Amino acid sequence: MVLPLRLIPRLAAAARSPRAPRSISPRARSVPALTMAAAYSTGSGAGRRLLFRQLFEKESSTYTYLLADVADPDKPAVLIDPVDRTVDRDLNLIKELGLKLVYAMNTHVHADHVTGTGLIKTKVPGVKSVISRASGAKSDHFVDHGDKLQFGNLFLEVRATPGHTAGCVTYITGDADGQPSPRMAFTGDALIIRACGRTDFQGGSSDLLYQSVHSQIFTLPKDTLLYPAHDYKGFTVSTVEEEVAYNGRLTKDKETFKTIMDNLNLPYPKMIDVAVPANLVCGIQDPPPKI
Ligand SMILES: N[C@@H](CCC(=O)N[C@@H](CSS)C(=O)NCC(=O)O)C(=O)O
Ligand SMILES: [Fe+2]
Repeated sequence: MVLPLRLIPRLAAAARSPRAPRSISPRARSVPALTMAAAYSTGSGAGRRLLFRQLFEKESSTYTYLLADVADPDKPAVLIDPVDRTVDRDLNLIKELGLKLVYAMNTHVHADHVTGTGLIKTKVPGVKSVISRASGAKSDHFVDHGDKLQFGNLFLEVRATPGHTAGCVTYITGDADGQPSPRMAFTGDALIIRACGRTDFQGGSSDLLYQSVHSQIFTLPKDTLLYPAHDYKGFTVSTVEEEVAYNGRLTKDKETFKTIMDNLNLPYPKMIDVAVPANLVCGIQDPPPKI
């Protein structure tokens, strides 16, 4: 049932308010109402620049992250770790929010699913695929430790966090003006909430993973939000403080950690033989034509 406006006092008052139109810029007035409402992130002050969405692909338990600078007129956006199966969902969301996707990024060469970056490039001209140079994969843009990838006034700083694979990186949010914004780290499979990525293939090394997490992630401010590429237990987000205290593997001393990692006895990911070769070229580049 649709209520007439006069029966919803607050909405009716807002609609009558002479100040309402003046608070919307001419550019914003041309944007559909849904885009305006959905484009704002949580947070206040400088945090309002950052739009953030955590998306999930259930077959591989993968998280994809959408970030955008919604204070920039173009609303430039990036996707971290998109999955081929959910590309249409992600691109539709980007369209609904009025964002301009500029980078489709990977934290590493995934072994359990095909990245969405190749498909995205076929569907949205101009988008650049991104992965670390150390990954050995083909890509439009390569990142190295210390690089900053800018979108609008926001950026993602690259930290090399090898160990799960030789080319794993963690992306950390920042604001180009140094304005405080929510600090987030996208850890890929280097750190999974209360656990970590396995180290038994793709150049994995438990010694290196331990060093990476302790030097590059556990040294971040303790309220840094940690967002992994996978979760198998129902977690969505953690913090440095939480993982330093409670991570079941990485809180141990290095020798104990290495023993834990040597005895995980996990079966290989079901899709490894398809996923790794596909992801070494950043995913499907030539999708079969629709019949
Ligand atoms: N069963 C899944 C694969 C599960 C798996 O191996 N996950 C990886 C991350 S994807 S490379 C991992 O590092 N897991 C660590 C752990 O402790 O679970 C499948 O067949 O796809
Ligand atoms: Fe992985």
